[in-house]
Amino acid sequence: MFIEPRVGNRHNAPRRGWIEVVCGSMFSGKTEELIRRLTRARIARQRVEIFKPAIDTRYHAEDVVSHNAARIRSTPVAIASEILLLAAGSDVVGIDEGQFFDSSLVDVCEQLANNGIRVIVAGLDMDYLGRPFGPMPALLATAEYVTKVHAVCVCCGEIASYSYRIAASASQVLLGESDSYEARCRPCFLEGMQAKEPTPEARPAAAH
Ligand SMILES: Nc1ncnc2c1ncn2[C@@H]1O[C@H](COP(=O)(O)OP(=O)(O)O)[C@@H](O)[C@H]1O
Ligand SMILES: Cc1cn([C@H]2C[C@H](O)[C@@H](COP(=O)(O)O)O2)c(=O)[nH]c1=O
Ligand SMILES: [Zn+2]
Repeated sequence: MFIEPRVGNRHNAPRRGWIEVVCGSMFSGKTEELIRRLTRARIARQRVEIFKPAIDTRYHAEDVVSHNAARIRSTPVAIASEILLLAAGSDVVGIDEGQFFDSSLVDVCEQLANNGIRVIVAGLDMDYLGRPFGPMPALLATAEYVTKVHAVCVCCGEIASYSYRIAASASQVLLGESDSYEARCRPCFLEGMQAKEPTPEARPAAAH
């Protein structure tokens, strides 16, 4: 939680880079934690760059904004490879909503870290069906540091790891907040998913 990089050292050893991932369900505090780490890096006078996918226009076109209105200025990018060009000269790179990038995000983070940059990615580990989301599983495998944060289940108050979709859409990507999603624990998520399944009577009859 308190990982602070050494920007240089007395012996002029090459600067070390690494990858940190902050994952969890919606409302679990991923963005807050990302902002907290980046703010500390700025206090330490490190050069910080922040990126988010351009499709994430939910709260603001440019700022990264948490559900409780903490915010930090970022650069929206259409594809992960843009980050490589824009991050040159940084000590620390923050990336929010990692799940929305394509699989090349993993390579981009590796290259940044190999070049001595501390990379912090926040993103959903699972989609609304509980499936691994986008490049996040591969990032979790390659990161040096992984933090899984939890929300509070809106049904029972236990810790929540699932993002339960209340909006009627079957597309994997559906931007939204509490109008479209609820943080739920495993039993409450399963209960909701079972309630959505059509009953045998409501299922279309098989063609003969
Ligand atoms: N069910 C919930 N559980 C926990 N926090 C919640 C919940 N609903 C709203 N919040 C708010 O969301 C904040 C976390 O927001 P944020 O960092 O944007 O989360 P994430 O990026 O993981 O979606 C919390 O500090 C809290 O104020
Ligand atoms: C579960 C799930 C979420 N989304 C969208 C909804 C929000 O716009 C973001 C997640 O934001 P947060 O910072 O983690 O709250 O992702 C989606 O498109 N598909 C999903 O399955
Ligand atoms: Zn619950």
